[in-house]
Amino acid sequence: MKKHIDVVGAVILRDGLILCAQRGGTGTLAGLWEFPGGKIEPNESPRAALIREIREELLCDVEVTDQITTTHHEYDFGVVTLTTFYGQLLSGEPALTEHQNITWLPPSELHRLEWAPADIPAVRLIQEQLACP
Ligand SMILES: Nc1nc2c([nH]c(=O)n2[C@H]2C[C@H](O)[C@@H](COP(=O)(O)OP(=O)(O)OP(=O)(O)O)O2)c(=O)[nH]1
Repeated sequence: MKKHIDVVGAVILRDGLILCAQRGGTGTLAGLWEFPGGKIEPNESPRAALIREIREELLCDVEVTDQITTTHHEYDFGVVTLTTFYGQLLSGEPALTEHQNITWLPPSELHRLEWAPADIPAVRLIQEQLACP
């Protein structure tokens, strides 16, 4: 049985743009783009995990709003269950601590980045929900 990994990701919106984060150069899924967040700890709610991870990774406080979707993806290292939420920055400017890059993109351009495979269903859904025709 592959290990199961519960992960949360924040789709942070500001002025109609979405914060996209590029994973660091070594380790799992290096160089791919993701929604900032991380693993849910035991006895932690998904929303609390997201607030904690954004504080740790981006040194910002985030308000977590609506849940977007939960999807599963099987990697060679395990099965990731990724739950995404919309969010807004409350304070601070995102800092690069673990990521190698961040960028803000309009929803219609999200597909131009090379996303972690688990993120692709969420990216499609966000584009449907937010992209202008
Ligand atoms: N934060 C985040 N992780 C994601 C996304 N998509 C996706 O497949 N993942 C994967 C990458 C990692 O295997 C795991 C999240 O763990 P983490 O953010 O704590 O990352 P990490 O680098 O410490 O993980 P690891 O090297 O220990 O595997 O979920 C996403 O959109 N956001």
